[in-house]
Amino acid sequence: MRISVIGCGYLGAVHAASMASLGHDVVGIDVDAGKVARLAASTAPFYEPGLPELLAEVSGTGRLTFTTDMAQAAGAQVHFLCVGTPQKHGEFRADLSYVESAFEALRPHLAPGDVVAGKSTVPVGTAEDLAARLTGSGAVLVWNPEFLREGFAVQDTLHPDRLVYGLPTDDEGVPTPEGDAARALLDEVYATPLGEGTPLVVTDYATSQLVKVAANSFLATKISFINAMAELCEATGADVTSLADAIGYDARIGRRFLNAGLGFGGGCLPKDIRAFMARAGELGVDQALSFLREVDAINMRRRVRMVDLAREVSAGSIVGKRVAVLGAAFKPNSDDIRDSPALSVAAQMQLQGAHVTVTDPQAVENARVKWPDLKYAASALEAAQDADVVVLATEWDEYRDLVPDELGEVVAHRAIVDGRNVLDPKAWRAAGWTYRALGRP
Ligand SMILES: NC(=O)C1=CN([C@@H]2O[C@H](COP(=O)(O)OP(=O)(O)OC[C@H]3O[C@@H](n4cnc5c(N)ncnc54)[C@H](O)[C@@H]3O)[C@@H](O)[C@H]2O)C=CC1
Ligand SMILES: O=C(O)[C@H]1O[C@H](OP(=O)(O)OP(=O)(O)OC[C@H]2O[C@@H](n3ccc(=O)[nH]c3=O)[C@H](O)[C@@H]2O)[C@H](O)[C@@H](O)[C@@H]1O
Repeated sequence: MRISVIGCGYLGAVHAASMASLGHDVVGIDVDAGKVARLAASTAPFYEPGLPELLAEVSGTGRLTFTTDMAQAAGAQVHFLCVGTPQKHGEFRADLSYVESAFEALRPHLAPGDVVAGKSTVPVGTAEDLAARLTGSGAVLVWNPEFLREGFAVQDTLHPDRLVYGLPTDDEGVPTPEGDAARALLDEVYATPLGEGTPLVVTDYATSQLVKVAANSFLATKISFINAMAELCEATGADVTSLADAIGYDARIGRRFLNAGLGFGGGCLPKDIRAFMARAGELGVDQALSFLREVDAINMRRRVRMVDLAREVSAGSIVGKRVAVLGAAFKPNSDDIRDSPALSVAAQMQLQGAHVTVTDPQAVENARVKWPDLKYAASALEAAQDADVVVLATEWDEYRDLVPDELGEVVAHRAIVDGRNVLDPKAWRAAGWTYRALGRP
């Protein structure tokens, strides 16, 4: 099937390449000419494991092209909207201006029977607004939220946990004939994962949009729950990692997303819970989500606590101290620095008078653009040269595997703060390090 993918960022580029690998004929469209040029040359414009291989696999088949020209969307039967919905500057609400402009640019190129499939994460009500604007065109809007994780984006796109279609429905919630036709097209797009038994939830617009923000809110809540327990552990000398293991064995709770530490960042969880709260306020049900304020607050407190711990292991002050921060990406296996807890902590310490050097296997280039005043190093050993304190902020494998004595040789003082609870305290202490962590003794 011919498909267009509008917006080729972390979501869209992977979606476009994945759909081409499933045998579809795909045009990826983006306003960023640099990104389009790199993708057209089969080069991934960001770090995502598996994406270079996928681009290489489909290059030469002629099934994947990229352009800045929206007119190239004409002729595609399904158009995936994958543009960004960041937090609006100075507000909790989502900035829908990219969705607006992409949708309006696409509209003149739609033909009767075309499906516009929204994938961006949007406030509930957005799909209804967009659908109304298609009235009379013969094109149909569906909402098809995306649940991929960065770092596993290819795998999650090709083998999703579930697919969700939000279709136009009548007053009784039954899909309209146009909705049924759109569903048939989506079934064709996703024939391979559906054939592998991927669960499919077919629902209405409102539910499909809510599913996405509900999922991210649940994940954020799970992380903040364990980080709240970490605060209790710090006050009592308990160990949050053992606590997480013990409660995680209960299948009703589950161990995943119970890793306490510096908390969640990235281009999705933080802005999605805030936009959800803002939307609930607009709908007059803000109380229903008031707990998300606390989820956000717990999360942000971890960053402050991390700076406090760095101060504690630096004889009570970081002023003039050399700090090595290991990690800049918001999580390992990504170069994404959007709302990165690591960089937020690095910047705070710099602001408070420390000399901070940051390193990351993939994200230094992005970090340097956003935070030009921080110093950067190519490796952990280089960053830690003469350091008074080492701060592990993003749990890349190469930081988990650091050898205490090797790192100990280059630092000025053997003091480390483990912001992700991934190091073995015994091994580090045995090598003469002062070891502190978030939530364990
Ligand atoms: N990154 C992720 O892991 C996931 C993201 N999402 C959602 O997907 C959406 C996109 O997120 P990302 O890919 O991370 O953002 P991104 O910022 O990496 O990519 C957005 C892309 O849209 C392009 N764009 C902006 N306006 C455009 C227009 N008028 N026409 C064509 N292209 C345009 C930008 O140049 C950019 O390349 C957001 O709503 C996000 O919440 C959902 C699931 C996973
Ligand atoms: O809507 C989105 O864009 C995506 O947001 C998240 O994916 P992602 O942001 O890529 O990363 P996660 O793996 O969810 O991690 C988010 C943050 O939580 C932190 N985290 C995660 C797990 C954990 O146990 N503890 C913890 O602090 C990570 O370090 C990271 O900063 C969701 O997991 C995806 O399902 C969703 O599609």
